[in-house]
Amino acid sequence: QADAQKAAKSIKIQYQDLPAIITIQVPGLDQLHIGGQEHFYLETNVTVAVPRDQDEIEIFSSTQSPSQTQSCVARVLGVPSNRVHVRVKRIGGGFGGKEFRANILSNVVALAAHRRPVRCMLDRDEDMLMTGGRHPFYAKYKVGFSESGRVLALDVTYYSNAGNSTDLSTSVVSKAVVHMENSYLVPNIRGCGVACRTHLPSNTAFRGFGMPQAMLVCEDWISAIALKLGRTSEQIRELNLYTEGDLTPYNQVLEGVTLRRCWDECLDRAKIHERRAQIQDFNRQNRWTKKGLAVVPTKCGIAFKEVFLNQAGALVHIYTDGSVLLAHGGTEMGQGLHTKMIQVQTRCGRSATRHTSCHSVANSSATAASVSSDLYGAAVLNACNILNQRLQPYKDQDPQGNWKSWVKAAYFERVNLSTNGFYRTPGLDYDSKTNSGRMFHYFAYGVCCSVVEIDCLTGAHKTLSSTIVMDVGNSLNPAIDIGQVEGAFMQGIGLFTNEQLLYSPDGVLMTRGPGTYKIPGFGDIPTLLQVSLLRDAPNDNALYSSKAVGEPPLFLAASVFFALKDAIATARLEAGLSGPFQLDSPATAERIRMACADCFTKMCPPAEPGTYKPWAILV
Ligand SMILES: Nc1nc2c(c(=O)[nH]1)N[C@H]1C(S)=C(S)[C@@H](COP(=O)(O)O)O[C@H]1N2
Ligand SMILES: Cc1nc(=O)[nH]c2[nH]cnc12
Ligand code: MOS
Repeated sequence: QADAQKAAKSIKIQYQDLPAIITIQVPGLDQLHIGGQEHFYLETNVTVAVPRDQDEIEIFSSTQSPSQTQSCVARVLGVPSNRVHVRVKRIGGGFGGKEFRANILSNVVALAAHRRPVRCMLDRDEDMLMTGGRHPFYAKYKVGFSESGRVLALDVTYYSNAGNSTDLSTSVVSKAVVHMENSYLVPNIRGCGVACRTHLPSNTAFRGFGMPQAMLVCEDWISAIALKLGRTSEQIRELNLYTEGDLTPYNQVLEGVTLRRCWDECLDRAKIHERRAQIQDFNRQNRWTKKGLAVVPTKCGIAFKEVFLNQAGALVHIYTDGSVLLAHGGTEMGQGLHTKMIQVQTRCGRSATRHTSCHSVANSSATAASVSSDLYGAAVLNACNILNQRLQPYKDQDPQGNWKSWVKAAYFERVNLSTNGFYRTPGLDYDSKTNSGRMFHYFAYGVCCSVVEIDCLTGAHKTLSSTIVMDVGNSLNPAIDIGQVEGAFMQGIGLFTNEQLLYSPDGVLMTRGPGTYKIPGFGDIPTLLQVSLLRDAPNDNALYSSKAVGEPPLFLAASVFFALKDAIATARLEAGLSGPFQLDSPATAERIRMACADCFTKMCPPAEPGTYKPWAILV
């Protein structure tokens, strides 16, 4: 890409500055702004394109959607899709950032590779400038509740900053709206989602796909109710938790609700009553250092909202030496999909998996929505069952034989030893006209209790402990799943407490690398991080009773955000301030410091908007 960078520098562009729309923010009551997030995958977007004979082209791309890369390149080159061979060995992290945005690189590299192979990998700053990230959200809400703390009515409008193209923005904001109530029963509810087109680079999917933003707003009004009623926020949460058989706002009956089990087990493991007493004691003895605690649940609907995406293919060959080749349409991005697929295959034979290619499986959906193990696992199982049925007669004829002898016997009888497997998630029949039917295949649940300590004078904070109980059904691979919970949780800590994208008033991103954009470091890991997977919680809706684990745990980091709010609320009491207050996400040191209103913050009140030109703006 050195040539491309040299070429780009030599181009002189005449710009005419036109009015630009950058922000989605309008000040108002009961509102919350949630900043965007850079994927910061270790591997930036990269593509190698190799022209082959008969106007064919081979593309090696760091994409989560090989089929979409194939159809985009086909359109760009003006050839049918069957001329474009896209291959994905493994991705150095995707997190949703390579679901739709990888194409802005693979399209141009394919075009440049007209005569000879071309490779291009974006530098970190180029990737951060061009490929978008998590949607910034701005929300306005009204909530009604009884003296006892029961939520009675809720009205939320979510505005997302979509950037300059649709990309996945309408899908993100619609998945956000259907998570506006998180884990709580709200009898009267209205939600609206607006994807706002702006002149920023297009924002896109990012682990959680709008659900974390939506649920943070939910937990914000829950904590406001607690402050209003002078109760702990966990009392309000417990009072309103969904239970078995409840109806969601889209009239899906909740079955197999393990929320209460996760909640009780988390409170027990976190020894919350002792912790609460210790914190009260500590806070009484310290004016300028405060501790806070919060317990936050999450409920995530599992399925692509676009029904047609809930399909998956696999391809299995058995060779005459007995070795097996397994290909499926999912991409490995570090989440352990290939490992889990080999486990499925091994439960019915031996295997080796190949890298993903659109020549092995056609029309694959993006590896996204945390459903890939469910979908591709079922497709692999389907293929295995077909082949095992074909081999069964040879096993019966020669029970003393072995895998290789049965394969040979079948081969010499001209039995087809290849097959593809397929799976489509059943029963997704939600109809928005009647607001009835099943929108999600099942739900993933989890609860986390976090304890933090803040320095009221600097705004610095430390997460002392986080106790997570996650329902992953019967885990296919506990090591992978615990790793996913830990990784998602830390990415959530980044989102809610330290990753802040700063834009100039003209919409130019100023934070373009790890020097200015602070992703979680070792010091951000809770001093005590306990992750446990809920036992005896089989999920009869998915492969071997497992559950999706990729995205759902990310939101549990909101327990850190609300533990910070709890500590700040205590600090504000020292200054005679009680009741709800606004704390935008990420809870940076500046925001924590200024929220701890005291005699010092009074000395530097915020300047009147319009009386100065800010050096950075909220987008
Ligand atoms: N190590 C790692 N884990 C990850 C990701 C990743 O890029 N790297 N992507 C996350 C996202 S955004 C999703 S949707 C799921 C996708 O994989 P799955 O569908 O197999 O869970 O993995 C999650 N965990
Ligand atoms: C396209 C899409 N639809 C969803 O419902 N969830 C998702 N996560 C990542 N991509 C998607
Ligand atoms: O669904 Mo993940 O790729 S945002």
